[in-house]
Amino acid sequence: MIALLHRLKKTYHLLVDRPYPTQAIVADRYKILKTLGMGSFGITYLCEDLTSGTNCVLKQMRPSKNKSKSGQQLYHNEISILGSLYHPCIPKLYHHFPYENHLFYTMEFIDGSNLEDVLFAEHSKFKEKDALLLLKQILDIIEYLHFENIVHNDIRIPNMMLWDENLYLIDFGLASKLDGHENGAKGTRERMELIQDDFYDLGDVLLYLLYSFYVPLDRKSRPWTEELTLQPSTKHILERLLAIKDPYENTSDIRKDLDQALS
Ligand SMILES: Nc1ncnc2c1ncn2[C@@H]1O[C@H](COP(=O)(O)OP(=O)(O)OP(=O)(O)O)[C@@H](O)[C@H]1O
Repeated sequence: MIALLHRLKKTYHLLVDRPYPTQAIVADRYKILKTLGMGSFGITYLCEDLTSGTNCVLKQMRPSKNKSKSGQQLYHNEISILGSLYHPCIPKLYHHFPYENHLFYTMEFIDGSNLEDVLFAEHSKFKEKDALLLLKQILDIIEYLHFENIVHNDIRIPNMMLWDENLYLIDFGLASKLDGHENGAKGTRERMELIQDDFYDLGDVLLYLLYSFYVPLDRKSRPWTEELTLQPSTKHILERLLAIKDPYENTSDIRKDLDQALS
């Protein structure tokens, strides 16, 4: 019985969450060129804005989530946070609107590839120094966000894009304000935990970059400390990001260690 209900639910989602086909025109303005992704809450398209002839990204909240309070909250949270940010490496929010009972927003198109595709589809390799230089770019964005009292909460390789060697951060669906009215002011300890969660995720991203050169010797998997041969300064940064020892409390301390490792 439970399996049948599960299957029915899946079929329902497949039917109602069908993406718009290419060439469809949304709100008399956005021509769909391609579906870029279907996540748990949103469907992301590349489209042409017919009023300007330029490309932009259109994000639609999954129709199956339209009626749920949490789905709507995520949509409003994402547009409220994205709309408040002004950073050259964060896509700009352009327009948000309902259409045919669906919720949409458009944003700047980053004409690159996400870091997951860069690593696993394009098989790009990052030497230790290049990985640290990329980390520095991510850190610049995180520093800006934390200064604005915002934590991203979802720093992962599919949520970063590389375009002309510049790194961009996308997908603010899970981002939260540390002092927002919606959630109430957060306590000092909770704030620090959220900030350190972003740092932990940075460590995880750094590991992905450093593993790009790794070739396993056998089928046995070992901890990164045994599999990777790293400079002590890089190992120290990783251990602090991943809270193995003396976790970082702010971006300036990460920057200091990073500058030292790169010097
Ligand atoms: N501004 C953008 N410019 C270019 N490509 C983008 C942009 N935003 C998203 N993409 C592409 O679309 C993919 C999916 O986007 P995104 O991560 O925002 O949504 P998702 O994870 O599929 O959905 P959800 O919001 O449910 O998590 C990204 O991995 C990226 O390749």
